Amino acid sequence: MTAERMNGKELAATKHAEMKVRVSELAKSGIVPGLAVILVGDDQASQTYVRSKQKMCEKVGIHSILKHLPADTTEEVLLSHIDELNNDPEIDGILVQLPLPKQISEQAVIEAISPEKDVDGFHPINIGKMMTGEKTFLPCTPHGIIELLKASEVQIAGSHAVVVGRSNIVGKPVGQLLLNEHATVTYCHSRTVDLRAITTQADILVVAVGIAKLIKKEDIKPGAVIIDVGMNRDENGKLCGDVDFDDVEDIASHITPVPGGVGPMTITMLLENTIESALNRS
Ligand SMILES: Nc1nc(=O)c2c([nH]1)NC[C@@H]1CN(c3ccc(C(=O)N[C@@H](CCC(=O)O)C(=O)O)cc3)C=[N+]21
Repeated sequence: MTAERMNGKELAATKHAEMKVRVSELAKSGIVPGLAVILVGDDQASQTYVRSKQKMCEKVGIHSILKHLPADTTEEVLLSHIDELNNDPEIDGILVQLPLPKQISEQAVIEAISPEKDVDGFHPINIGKMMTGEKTFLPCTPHGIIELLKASEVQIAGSHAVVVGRSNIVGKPVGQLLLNEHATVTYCHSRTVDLRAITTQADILVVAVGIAKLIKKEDIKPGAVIIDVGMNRDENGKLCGDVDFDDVEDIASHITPVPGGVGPMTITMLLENTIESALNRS
């Protein structure tokens, strides 16, 4: 058996075509969705991500602006930029690229973004709404994972979903969204005593820890659905996930590749949130 690849790039392209239509409908009422991205400093990887977000915006017809601030920007200055964007009627979404330089508190920045423009879904108000199942901006990577599972017709309700990793941006919220879809959810993390004993029970295994090829065939149950959120470089400098793809491919039922799996879906959900926000303009 060879696992079916869950093609995030392809699903993203399908969704981009749909969004393009929605954006042109909005244009008839004089609305162009606007996304502002703030990048602080010169981290190479961050610049690459930001560039691909802007390219996707352009494809779909979303107006995007980039504020590129120097690495020594103070928290006060960053907060004043956010305040200005909160009050800009042409801006529907604000994304501050993480991580931020250490002189700036990420929590303070996230809480300064108006919840109505928080297209990352990181604001405590939006996290609270997600937990109670109210309609709100969902965090992009977790939401993209749910969309990929649904498009692949994976049964979530009643399944045992195991999440490895407990970050605020992926691990914790993806567990919550899987719970909202009626999975039984187990979280594993760096203090988990016997990781393999738990991952081998997973019908759906989500791995988001940032350790290249951590998960091997002995760590999964035959027929499991594997979601790999990792973005690492292997010993040859090649992009690879947290799952050893070649090792598990023959025993999993479905698996997301890296690249071309979860990453493109993350950007897609960001664009969807921005369009949704523009629809809420009054
Ligand atoms: N406020 C904020 N929001 C974010 O959503 C956010 C962030 N900060 N900081 C960094 C992470 C990372 N992230 C990625 C998005 C898409 C790909 C992606 O499209 N990856 C491609 C490959 C990219 C390549 O080839 O290097 C793929 O998986 O196929 C990757 C990583 C969003 N993040």
